Amino acid sequence: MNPLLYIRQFDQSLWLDFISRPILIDGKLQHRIKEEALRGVTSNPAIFAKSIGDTADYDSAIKALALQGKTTDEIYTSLAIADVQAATDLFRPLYDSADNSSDGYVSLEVSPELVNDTEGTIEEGLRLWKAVDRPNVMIKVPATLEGLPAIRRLISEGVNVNVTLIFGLERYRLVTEAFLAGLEDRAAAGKPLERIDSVASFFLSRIDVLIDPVLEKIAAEGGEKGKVAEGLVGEVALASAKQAYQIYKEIFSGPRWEALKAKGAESQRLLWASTGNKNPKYDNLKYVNGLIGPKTVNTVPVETLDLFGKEGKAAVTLEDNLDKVKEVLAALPGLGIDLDERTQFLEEDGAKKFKEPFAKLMESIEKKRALAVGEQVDDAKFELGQFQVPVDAKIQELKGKDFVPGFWNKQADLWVQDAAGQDSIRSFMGWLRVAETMVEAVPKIETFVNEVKTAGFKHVVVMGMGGSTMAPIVFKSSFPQGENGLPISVLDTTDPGTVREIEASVPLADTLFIVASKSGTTAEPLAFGDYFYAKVKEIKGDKAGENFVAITDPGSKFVTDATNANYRHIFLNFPEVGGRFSALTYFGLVPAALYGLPIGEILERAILMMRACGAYGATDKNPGLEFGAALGVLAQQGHDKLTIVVPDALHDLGLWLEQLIAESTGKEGKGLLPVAGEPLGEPGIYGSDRIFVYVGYKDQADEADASKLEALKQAGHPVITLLMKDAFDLGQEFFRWEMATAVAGAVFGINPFDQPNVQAAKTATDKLMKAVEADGKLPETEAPAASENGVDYYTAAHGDGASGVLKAFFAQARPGDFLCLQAYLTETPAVSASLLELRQRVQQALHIATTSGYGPRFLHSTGQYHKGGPNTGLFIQFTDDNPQDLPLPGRSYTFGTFKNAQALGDLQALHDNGRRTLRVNLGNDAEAGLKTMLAALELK
Ligand SMILES: O=P(O)(O)OC[C@H]1O[C@](O)(CO)[C@@H](O)[C@@H]1O
Ligand SMILES: O=C[C@H](O)[C@H](O)COP(=O)(O)O
Repeated sequence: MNPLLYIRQFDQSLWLDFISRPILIDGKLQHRIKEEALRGVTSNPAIFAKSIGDTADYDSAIKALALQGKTTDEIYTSLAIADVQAATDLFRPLYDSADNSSDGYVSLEVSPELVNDTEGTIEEGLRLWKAVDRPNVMIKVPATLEGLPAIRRLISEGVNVNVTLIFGLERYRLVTEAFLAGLEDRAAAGKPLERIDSVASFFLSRIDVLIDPVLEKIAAEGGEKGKVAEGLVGEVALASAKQAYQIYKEIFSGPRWEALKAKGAESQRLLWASTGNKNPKYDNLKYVNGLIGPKTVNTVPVETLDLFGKEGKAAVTLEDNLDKVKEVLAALPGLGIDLDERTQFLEEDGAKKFKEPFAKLMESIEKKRALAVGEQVDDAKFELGQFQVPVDAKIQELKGKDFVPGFWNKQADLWVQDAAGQDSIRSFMGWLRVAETMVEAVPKIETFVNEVKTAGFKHVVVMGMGGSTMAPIVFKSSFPQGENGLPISVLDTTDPGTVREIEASVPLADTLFIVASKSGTTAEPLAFGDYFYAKVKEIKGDKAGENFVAITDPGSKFVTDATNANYRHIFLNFPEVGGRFSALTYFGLVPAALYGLPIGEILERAILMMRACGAYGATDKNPGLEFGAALGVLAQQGHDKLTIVVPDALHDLGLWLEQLIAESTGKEGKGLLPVAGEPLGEPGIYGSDRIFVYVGYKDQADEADASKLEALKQAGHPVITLLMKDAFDLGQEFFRWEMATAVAGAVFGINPFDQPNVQAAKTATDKLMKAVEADGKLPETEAPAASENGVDYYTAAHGDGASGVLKAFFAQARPGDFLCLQAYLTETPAVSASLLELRQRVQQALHIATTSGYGPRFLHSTGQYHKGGPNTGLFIQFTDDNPQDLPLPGRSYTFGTFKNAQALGDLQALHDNGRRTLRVNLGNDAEAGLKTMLAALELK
């Protein structure tokens, strides 16, 4: 039997004398707990110096904390606490189990600077205990004379204490006395004694390292003393420990102890520390094999633990040769060795051995901190021409009314004046600081990713609508898949052709499906979840849940359903963060981490932007405020078509921006219309209603766009340029745009965090679906205005044949209007090319802005603007006959019928809002149908 497991027969617990973020994340610690019977972890300042100071593993967390204005001390404490919390959580099942044997603990030491400071130690001990906030943490306190009263006090307060730096037997007695007195104080105060655990860490190897050379010197001098000394080399540490065990047995018996035990107290076990051998002449397992006995702990370094697993001798040895123990200890004074004096030296030296690396660690954190706070965000370039003056005036006006501090204080009257609106605004401002919360969640997410990969998953499908999937789409297309990442697909359409495509392209049994829905009630993700759950169930039966993960708000019915379906994991997001503001929450970051991206770096950039935007105190320039004021003022001056220009490498960023801008600002007849995916042209094709915003990379020249933008600027169009260093700056840009959108909302005097007109389409769809459930099909629509070559045109505009109807429809266009294409079709390159051709022809002929979106995706994105923004849109809805339809499990309708109902429901909502619409049903072949329509289109 593996000695690591066998040693439990003798009631000895092995703990690991090491902690670091990688072993918490990569599953190694978990493996040791599960497979190697590891029962606890100890840390000390030197261990943290090694894991934090000597590696880059914590760099992005250090940076994020530094940017938040944390001091070096606070940064260290925060990192150490996070690791200890993560480790205690891994040990929690053991701690909670019936046979825990007082194990399952992780130790965190007070600052080595407090080694001779009783009050400071008590204060820090209580602070750390509260901050870690886990019952299975032990606070490590040195056994100095000043430490003893602190130990007594902490025990009396119910804090678990690991007493460290014990070298001598007399001191050990005092340690047990402090422990017992602490328990007695607690009992006298009428407080419970159960589960107050403590260990006394007796240091081994350091004793031999100090005494052996002295003995060897005496031995070398020869004579009688020399002979005695020779026999003691390498024996003193083990003898001291064995004698300590005898003292333990004596103290934890008899009436004093029995009285405490009767009240539920557990003894303070001896823990063998410093058990990594430091003398090459000795067996590396000397301080493990030789000290095995009941009710003891041995905390061992990684290498020693692994070696014991291979070659350890698990047998009770702790009380072997007790006569020899007495002899060894008795012989020392005769050789002029005063063990108490020597151990006092070890205590002082021990303090030094922790202080020095700790000071180095603090120095290294300080360097990284200083570097981080010196960093600046990428500047935006504003070329606004005549609009610069009113924009500057607006910035001054906002500053004058303390907009920035009010913004960070969630002061809702900056946006609207009615009480209900203000309540709603306050309840959706969690996004302001969510990146800070997520920095703390990074290790948890990375641990999850590791678990998923260890379980053998090969692919990830993220399923959800709008804000629940936009950020994953952007991450996937802006970054290459990370070295340790998994390929990702995103499903955000009910289009049966697309569902089929995804199903055919992934290895179902080895695919992790993420059902992402903030509300947990959105019809599409629930349908996707049910569909793929049924598919995986066909293969894995009752184990299907292993392949499913939910990201949702707490408390929804979906949480209950996912729990009942045995989902592998449920990430609970934040109710106070709205969907389109959730890129930097679990919705964006879990898929990003699975894709292999270092999410800590993305967050670090976001926090840099938060800092620049005044999150941690006033700043000279405020990028979010300036950008938002510009967008708001320009829109009010008639430049409300926010035209987003990106290089190929950022081609999906527009999707995220569309939702953020349109859903936030498009209401009460106001708003900014995001125009994405419209290739830049000569100035002549544009009306005078544009703002051009270029988002690209600093060191990647984009000559074609740059020269066109220059021409547009010369022609008097406002141009704003945002250049990023690399794709990690998306974190920075997400926050910049979020704040700017909120600021623009304040300029308009609207609530940027609600989506009042989205519901109308959903309600109309629900009604249609009820009709489908009752009648087996959608209600008949009115007769088409024209039908030609298999394509049907439905609109209120009248004309002869397809060409006449199209002409009449477009004749309604006025300056400042926009064309909106809504394609409830399978997204293919040919369909996209035809939609683009249509946009370009309209733009050339009518000089109006054009947008295009696939349905039902855009319903959860720009759909709000379509119904709630200004009535300036000409909407063309494309549907087809769903040639590749698919049934939906547990429902009486198909994906195709669902999609058509969504299209009709939205059309209904557009009509209810007096919008100009044309529905084009393309028949059985969307690509051919689009070509037919384009052929019929005459614009002049
Ligand atoms: O995450 P959920 O609740 O499924 O919602 C998805 C999307 O639907 C909307 O509520 C609009 O319908 C968006 O705001 C949101 O991002
Ligand atoms: O709690 C554990 C101690 O801090 C550790 O064992 C010290 O070991 P060292 O003597 O090898 O530094």
